[in-house]
Order: sequence, then C-alpha cells, then structure tokens
Amino acid sequence: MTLFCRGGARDTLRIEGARVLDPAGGVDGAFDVAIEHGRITRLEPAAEAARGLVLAPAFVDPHVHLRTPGREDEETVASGTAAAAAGGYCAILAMPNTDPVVDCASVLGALIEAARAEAVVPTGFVAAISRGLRGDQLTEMAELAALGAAGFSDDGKPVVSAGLMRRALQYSAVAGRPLALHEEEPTLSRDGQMHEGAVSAELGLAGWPSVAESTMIERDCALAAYEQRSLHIMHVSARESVAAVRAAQARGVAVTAEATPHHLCLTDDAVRTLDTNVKMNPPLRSEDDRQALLDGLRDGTIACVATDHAPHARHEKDVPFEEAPFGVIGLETAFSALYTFLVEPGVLPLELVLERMSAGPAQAFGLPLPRIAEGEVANVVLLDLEARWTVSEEETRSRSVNSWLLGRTLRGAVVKTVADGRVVFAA
Ligand SMILES: NC(=O)N[C@@H](CC(=O)O)C(=O)O
Ligand SMILES: [Zn+2]
Ligand SMILES: [Zn+2]
Repeated sequence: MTLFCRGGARDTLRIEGARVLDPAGGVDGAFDVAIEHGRITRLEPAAEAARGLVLAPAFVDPHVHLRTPGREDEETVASGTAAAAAGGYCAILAMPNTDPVVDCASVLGALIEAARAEAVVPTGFVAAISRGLRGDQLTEMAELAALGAAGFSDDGKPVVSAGLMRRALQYSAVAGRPLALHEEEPTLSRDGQMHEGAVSAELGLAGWPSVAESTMIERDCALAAYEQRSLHIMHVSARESVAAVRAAQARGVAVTAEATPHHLCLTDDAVRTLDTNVKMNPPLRSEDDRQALLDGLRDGTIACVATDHAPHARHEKDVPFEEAPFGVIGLETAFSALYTFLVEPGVLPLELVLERMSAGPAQAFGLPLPRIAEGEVANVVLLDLEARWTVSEEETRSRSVNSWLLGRTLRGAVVKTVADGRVVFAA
C-alpha cells in the first residue's frame, strides 16, 4: 500500500452522454456510465455524446510538492490534494524536500497519518534517497519502503556522488520502489537563473546549460545499465536529455521520463518578462528543446506528464528575478494548459495527452492503472472541452498562487473528478 487518503463512503452516481475515452483500455464511444458505491457497474452505449463532454481515466501526477511539514503557509496535504482534485487527479506523489526532510520513519509516518485525515485524493509519499538531501548517506530505504514510501528521490537536489547513486540503485531494488531523479550537474548549472542561450546572454542572466542535465542523465543511465536496475528521470527539459533517455531505452535500460506542462508549452522567450512565475528548475529552454520534448512525448520516450507543482509564498516570489526561488504551481491548470496550447492547435492528439497524464505515470510508478471498465473502482475525470475559464488567484485552491497562467483564459475544464470511488471535485 503506497497511496493514502481520507476514507468514507464511496459514491453512487451516473454520468450520462459523455464520450468515454480510455486510450490505454481501447475505449472510445458515447456511453452512459453507472457508478455504484464507487465501482463502475455499467457502460451503456448512448445515442450520442453531448458536445465537448469527455469522460477519461483520472490523472496521476508523480511529482508534486505539498510543502508539509514545514511550510504549511505554502501548501498542506488538504490544500494540495484539493488542488489535485480540481485538476482531475486521482493519485499524486509528494516529494520529500520538506522541513524536516522525509528521510526517516517518524516524518513519513506523520505524513501518512495526515493523508489519512485530510487527503481528498490518494497520495503517495516519496522518501529521500539521502539523509537530509545532503547527498552523503543513504536513508533506510528498505525500512521506509516497508512503512509505505511510494519511491525515493532527492528532488530539489541532484545526487551528485556517482557512488551514492550506485548504492541507491542497489537499495531501490531491495526496497522494491522506484527511484526518481532530479538531474543537474551542479558545477555546470552553478548559480544559473535561466536556460543558457541567446536569451540569457541578452538579459545578462547567469545561464543553466542543457548539458548540466543531459550529462547527469547519461551517467545515471549508465549506472542503471551496469546495476541492471530501473530509474525515472524527472522534469526532462532539453533535447540532449530526451536523446539520452531514448538511447538508453534502445539499449534496454529500464528508464522512464516525465515532462511538465510548462516545459511543453513555454520557452525561455517567456523569461524576457522577468516574471518570477516562469522561473523554475530546470529552466524553460529553447523552442528546439520544446520540440524535442513533444517528439519524446509522441514516441513514448517520455511516458509521463508531471506537474512539478511547486508552491512558493507570495513574498518570496515577489522579488527581483535573480532572488526568487525556483518553481511554479500546476495541478489545477495542467490539463487545460495542455489542451489550450497543444491539443486545440493540433500539436498533440487528445488521446496521447490523456494517456501520458494517467496510464503512463501509473505504469512508471507501479500504481493502480485508472481504467474505465465494468467492475473497476471509479477513478475518472469528466472534462468539458468547450468550456473557457480564466485562471485567477481567487479561485486557486492551492495555498500559493505562483502560476505562469494567472490571468490567462484557458479552454477545456475539469467538471468532475472521481478518485477511489468518491466524488472529490464537482465544478
Ligand atoms: N522545480 C522547481 O523549480 N522547484 C522545486 C524543486 C524541484 O523540483 O527540483 C521546489 O521544490 O520548489
Ligand atoms: Zn527537481
Ligand atoms: Zn520537484
């Protein structure tokens, strides 16, 4: 058991006249769907679907920062999972770069208890690879896994030592949980504020070059190949990185990768505004990099969309670009951003986006696969592709409002989310 949430009675409801689209399950047609006590009991063919209404397997986000413990002013288990529910998610994984770090049984145990009390969406907790994220000593990975850790990551920091990474690969196999890696060679990224390229040169901002990411991915794929272990690469941003993952997969290395909506939709051109809500790690890169990410998503090199939802307090973002922390929120806007900027303009098919937001990440992390079929526990999202909505601070459920989409009008909205058989969001 690696996902935890509030219990309570499961719901009985009908969802009528939607186009049911479960790409991984091969379902595409108009159906009336009956859900009884949380389980999908009937899929009845319907005459026709209401325009724009799509029922899909709910989304799975393998990369979320809930800021608990330590920065409950920025996010809590309750607020972060409410944001996830509003975004159409039925499962999320929270990162351990909290204060204190999730590196021991007591911190992990307290989070699991918090999730049982207040998580509206099933939540898994990823524990740290190294104690205090300091990169020198491994955590008790087997013990943490036995307690319910969903995986291991030092996200926020790279595992700089190749020796420690090798041991983490060995222990992750013992623990039976995935390793998720933030890939950054710190002597190359140094104090980089944005992608190293023409725009950073123009703006006079220190650059964080693509090669700082891709060389670490190459190192870790080589270690995974040597140890015959699997790994997951977080927030891939650069063309060279996609190529490194693709080459490793072609050699038979069991490596999966994720990309974020912001890296798929934006480029470093957005940094010209010096808006701190486009400052994140890794940085937004060039149009050529973005195209490589899209190709990676299309051919499956990148199997997952992950938000890297990273809440930061207003007073910490409301400073000059160079002083602002890295990270943007994304749970509530992920689908609509991808729909608006990629699906509607014909860049990516809807089916592909739905698969990479649900089955792809579930498979990569060994989580239950959300499926729309009779007998399955309901984990579904109802989408209205015709809807338009404007992203505003007031309507954001996250405790933080550091979104790159504030004030933007998006197309496509989440109307209803059913997670683990319970209606967790209804617009
Ligand atoms: N992505 C970010 O820019 N920031 C993340 C850390 C991380 O994902 O590396 C955060 O915790 O704020
Ligand atoms: Zn990271
Ligand atoms: Zn992160």
